[in-house]
Amino acid sequence: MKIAVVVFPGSNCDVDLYEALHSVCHADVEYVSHQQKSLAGFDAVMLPGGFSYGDYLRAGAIARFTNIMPAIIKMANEGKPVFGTCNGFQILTEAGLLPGGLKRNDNQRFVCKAVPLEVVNSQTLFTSHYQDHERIVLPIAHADGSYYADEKTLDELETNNQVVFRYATENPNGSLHNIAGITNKQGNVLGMMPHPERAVETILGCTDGLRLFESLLANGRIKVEA
Ligand SMILES: NC(=O)CC[C@H](N)C(=O)O
Repeated sequence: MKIAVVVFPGSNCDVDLYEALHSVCHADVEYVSHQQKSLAGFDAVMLPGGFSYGDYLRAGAIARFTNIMPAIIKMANEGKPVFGTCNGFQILTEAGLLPGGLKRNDNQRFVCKAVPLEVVNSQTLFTSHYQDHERIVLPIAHADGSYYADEKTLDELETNNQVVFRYATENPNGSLHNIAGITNKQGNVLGMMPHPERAVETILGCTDGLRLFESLLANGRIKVEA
């Protein structure tokens, strides 16, 4: 059983994501080019951070038209785990796999720091190794991280427990409801602006991201390499 890390032109956190899964979690993971048209044989797909297509038009707006996207949408519709961090989250909203969108940070600057988060929903396949309302710290690094959606969508997200991570103290980008990460209604697609793959070993300064991958491996029934 395999995890795919999709690489778009301009992705720059694909290696981080791959190594978090391969070297730290010993999962069965492969890179998949955006030019591929199939994810047959894969049990989960990960969209990395970066600057796909240079963030032209809008961050993620061009990547969502690449060859690989129909296969990602198919996996999401089949209920398989689909994860996007930062630019990956932006691509998932542009593809309509997650509601709302990500716009320019309200301070009009690129923010790059570690921020406290609240784990709002520990009942998802990505967060079962955390506790509800647990405080964690993860790095963020983005210019277009301000989550927005209309009031109806925001109400639905809150009512359906689709808000998974919230900025716990300061709001670094102006996201509505302090939203840092959300799932789709079914709970198998997660997008988040923070980078858990940059917090999986003590040498990185924090390991609060490790349990996200451990939760996925435990719940996604993804065979771990011996
Ligand atoms: N670290 C990232 O993935 C950055 C995402 C996007 N390029 C932004 O600046 O918002």
